[in-house]
Amino acid sequence: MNNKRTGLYWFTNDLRLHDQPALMRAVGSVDELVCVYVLEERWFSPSKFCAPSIGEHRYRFLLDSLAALNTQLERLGQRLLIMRGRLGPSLAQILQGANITDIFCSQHAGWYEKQSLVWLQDNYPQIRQHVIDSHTLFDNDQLPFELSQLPPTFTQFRKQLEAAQLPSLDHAVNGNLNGPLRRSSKPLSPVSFLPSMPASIGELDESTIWPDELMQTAKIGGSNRFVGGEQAGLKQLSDYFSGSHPACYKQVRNALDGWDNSSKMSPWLANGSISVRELVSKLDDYELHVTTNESTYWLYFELLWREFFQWYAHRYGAALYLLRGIKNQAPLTSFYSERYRKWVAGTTPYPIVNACMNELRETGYLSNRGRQIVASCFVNELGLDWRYGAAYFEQVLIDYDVASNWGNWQYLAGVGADAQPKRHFNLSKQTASFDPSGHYIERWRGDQGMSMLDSMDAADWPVGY
Ligand SMILES: Cc1cc2nc3c(=O)[nH]c(=O)nc-3n(C[C@H](O)[C@H](O)[C@H](O)COP(=O)(O)OP(=O)(O)OC[C@H]3O[C@@H](n4cnc5c(N)ncnc54)[C@H](O)[C@@H]3O)c2cc1C
Repeated sequence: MNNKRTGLYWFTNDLRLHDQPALMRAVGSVDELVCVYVLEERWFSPSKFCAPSIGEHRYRFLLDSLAALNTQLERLGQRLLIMRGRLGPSLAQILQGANITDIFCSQHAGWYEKQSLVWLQDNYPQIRQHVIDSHTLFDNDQLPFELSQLPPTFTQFRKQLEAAQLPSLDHAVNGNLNGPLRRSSKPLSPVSFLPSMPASIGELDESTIWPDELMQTAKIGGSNRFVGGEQAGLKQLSDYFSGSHPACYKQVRNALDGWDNSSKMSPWLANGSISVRELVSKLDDYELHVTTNESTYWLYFELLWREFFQWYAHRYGAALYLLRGIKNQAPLTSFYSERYRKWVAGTTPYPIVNACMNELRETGYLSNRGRQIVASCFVNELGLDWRYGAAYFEQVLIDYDVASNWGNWQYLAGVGADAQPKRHFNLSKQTASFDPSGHYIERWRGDQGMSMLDSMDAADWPVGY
């Protein structure tokens, strides 16, 4: 009897070799391995909220990241197979063609990704699935509460985590890690060995692409400062922590502009080129060897917001995308196409909003404060259904992360994890506080908007019918 085990490693938002518990598990379990990434066809056509889910900035960043990952895999005698199509059927091709016995992947917060795994389980019940936490600071079983009992607000979540004596994590792949742990587990060492590819992976249709072919057709590079891939992410991490920036993070993190005013780690964290545990370990080192202050704590605090939204997405599943959110309470908004178009184009009557939207569209990045301002305007001044704004962010953000994006939008729209009815940012006050000299608005041409929100006002409506 042939007892050979052949694994399929499905890469998602874990495009790295360091701190990679899921890949480590595969390495320790199988004789042969196929490494796959699926470029899903649904990403490229408009969703029900009008926007395709991946725009040019993130697509370029993703291709950089895949190319970098493939280079690393090749050093270990492997290759990355990139498939383009529907997720389930694409993976199924490999399952059949290569006689796969085990699937390995990182736990994904997206509802669609979870459903695809269920579909594979139903159709290929003989294939073992290994789904492992790698996108979060903590594993599910390290949380001091059952996921179904996730605290309803961030503050309660943070307090429970900070109060808990976190047990050390035995990944079973790396032996015991030192505990008890103050803030997270230590990141795992990089994977340094990979089982080889099976001699045959069956007939693959034309949706299958090898990274070098993809790179030839894709437009890579450009002027954007964000370059995808693990090495580029590690470099940004090391640059940020090599100076005094973390020590004054709290004072400057709300600035609308300025590369060093926040870590800029979000794009690498979002597609997993960098592990969040690696970031926290760097922060721990900084506190140990350079300084510990309110700012260094605040960086950790923001990472806990990220952590909260990840578990929130796991807890609430499809409710992440519902108009009524998790509160099951419909906001008083609608859809006005003209207002939506003006918001996207940066031509509303609000210069600060226009400037932010222009920066976002042109670079794929916007500061946290900028995101709060434009999202608040979308819901409050424009009265629009928040899901269209979230879907537009999903398309344009270079750091799009399903949990952070939809969770933050729900929060601002008043249908999420917030005791307050909703968050309304006063645009004049925001402008006075964060762009007092008008430089940001000038740089991003915020004053080229319309004076009126709607081209037709109430007086134009026909009466007497
Ligand atoms: C409406 C809206 C949508 C957002 N969509 C996304 C998204 O799709 N992807 C994403 O990574 N972030 C999102 N954020 C959160 C935040 O704006 C970005 O993480 C941050 O601006 C990225 O810049 P940075 O890496 O320099 O952050 P820093 O200020 O350096 O923070 C460090 C890290 O903490 C995490 N973080 C910081 N603030 C938040 C927050 N409010 N929520 C969750 N995580 C946070 C991020 O991982 C970030 O990289 C959104 C915020 C809002 C208001």
